[in-house]
Amino acid sequence: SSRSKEQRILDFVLKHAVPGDPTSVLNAIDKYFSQQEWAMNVGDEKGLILDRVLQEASPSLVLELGTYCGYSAVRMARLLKQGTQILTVEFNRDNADIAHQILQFAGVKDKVQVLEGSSEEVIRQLQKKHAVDTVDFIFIDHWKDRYLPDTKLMEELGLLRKGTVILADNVIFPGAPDYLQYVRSSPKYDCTYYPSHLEYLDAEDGLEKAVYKG
Ligand SMILES: Cc1ncccc1-c1cc(O)c2nc[nH]c(=O)c2c1
Ligand SMILES: [Mg+2]
Repeated sequence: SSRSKEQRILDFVLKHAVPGDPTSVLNAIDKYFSQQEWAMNVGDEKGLILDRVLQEASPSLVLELGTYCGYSAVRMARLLKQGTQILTVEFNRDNADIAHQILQFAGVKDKVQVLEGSSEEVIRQLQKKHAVDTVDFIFIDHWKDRYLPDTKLMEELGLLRKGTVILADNVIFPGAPDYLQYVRSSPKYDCTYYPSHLEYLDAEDGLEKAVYKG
């Protein structure tokens, strides 16, 4: 059977990147999109914003909602100190498998754990099954209709602490208007919008940072 787009991305990384070198993996994935075909990685332009907001937060525990092929997990893991953990949630089993292989190849597997399942299901299990107390940094990049319910669920479960940073991709395109409205009008969050563009395209998109005030 023909290989999926995600498998083609993995093949390209294995061929063009250097094992154990996360930056070469990011460059290979970015090159794949400029040469071959589009896919929904956060990309290099929004990726730079992610880099800066993440370093400013210097978290010990990161939760990512939406792994896809692992591009943003590699991006974050390359910047974080030893001992930092990234838990990344992926609903699609095939994508989770591709991400495992890309993370392994990049040499960041010791910092990243891919959790397969729905974001709601995994969030509910974090405290009991994954010994999580609170999360320091959350990158939301999964399905726009889950941004708000998952954020409310994390509040209710006590997974957010004073200063927890939530950074959300695609708040303009495809857009998560209910989520934006909620965090921007809630007294529990300090929000900042980072304008950018949809990965590898000219369409407007951006990242929203919401800092939980406890
Ligand atoms: C797929 C797509 N088509 C046209 C325009 C944007 C998108 C798009 C872009 C992204 O960065 C996404 N990130 C996470 N989850 C998504 O579903 C998603 C979808
Ligand atoms: Mg995205």
